[in-house]
Amino acid sequence: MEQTAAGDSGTGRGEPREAGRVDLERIRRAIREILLAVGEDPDREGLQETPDRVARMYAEVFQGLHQDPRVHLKKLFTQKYDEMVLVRDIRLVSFCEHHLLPVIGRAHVAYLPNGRVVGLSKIPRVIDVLAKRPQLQERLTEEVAELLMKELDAKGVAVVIEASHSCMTIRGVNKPDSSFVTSAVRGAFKERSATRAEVMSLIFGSKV
Ligand SMILES: Nc1nc2c(ncn2[C@@H]2O[C@H](COP(=O)(O)OP(=O)(O)OP(=O)(O)O)[C@@H](O)[C@H]2O)c(=O)[nH]1
Ligand SMILES: [Zn+2]
Repeated sequence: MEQTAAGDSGTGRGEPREAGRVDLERIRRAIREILLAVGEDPDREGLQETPDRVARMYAEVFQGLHQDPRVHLKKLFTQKYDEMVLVRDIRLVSFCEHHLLPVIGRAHVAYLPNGRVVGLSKIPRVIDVLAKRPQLQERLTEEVAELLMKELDAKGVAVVIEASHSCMTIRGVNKPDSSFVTSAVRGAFKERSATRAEVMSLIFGSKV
């Protein structure tokens, strides 16, 4: 019997996904193959449940593939507030699409409202959906900026992500202290250098 797991059904990267679900049985088979390929015995006691655990883990960490982040931005509150809104230090966990290893860091998101504001928790929710997919940090940063700009009809959006990539810290080049910073600015943050400088100084404080 084919077992699947999924979060909310949704549009993934803006398009309907054919399967819409994670195929747990297929992952179990693949993990068993990997264990054999690396020279392990998948039938020894400690590994017997590993394919199933890993399948459930992938269903969890890639659940964003089957969720539509826009659902979190449907409810906006009318508010005459046209100053910057900044949500700083949003914990972020994603997976690099090259090695499928964790990317752990923080996101900072600012926007300039256009007569309507969004509930504060919705910004981290949107980031979670987009982060729980195999990602490139640059693409994740731009996806968050584009989505907020459009769905909030904002006058400007700035997104900064600072993250450590396990594929660089625990293997390969092995640089444990390295971090990677990406930013995407839209609207007034792109057009007005003073506005951009203001948000960057609020995000980085004395670091810039
Ligand atoms: N630009 C960018 N690079 C990333 C990201 N995540 C991982 N990488 C890099 O993707 C690259 C993949 O390089 P490849 O040469 O194809 O793979 P590799 O042989 O495993 O490379 P090494 O990590 O150098 O051992 C590596 O340099 C990673 O550090 C990301 O979000 N953005
Ligand atoms: Zn990687």
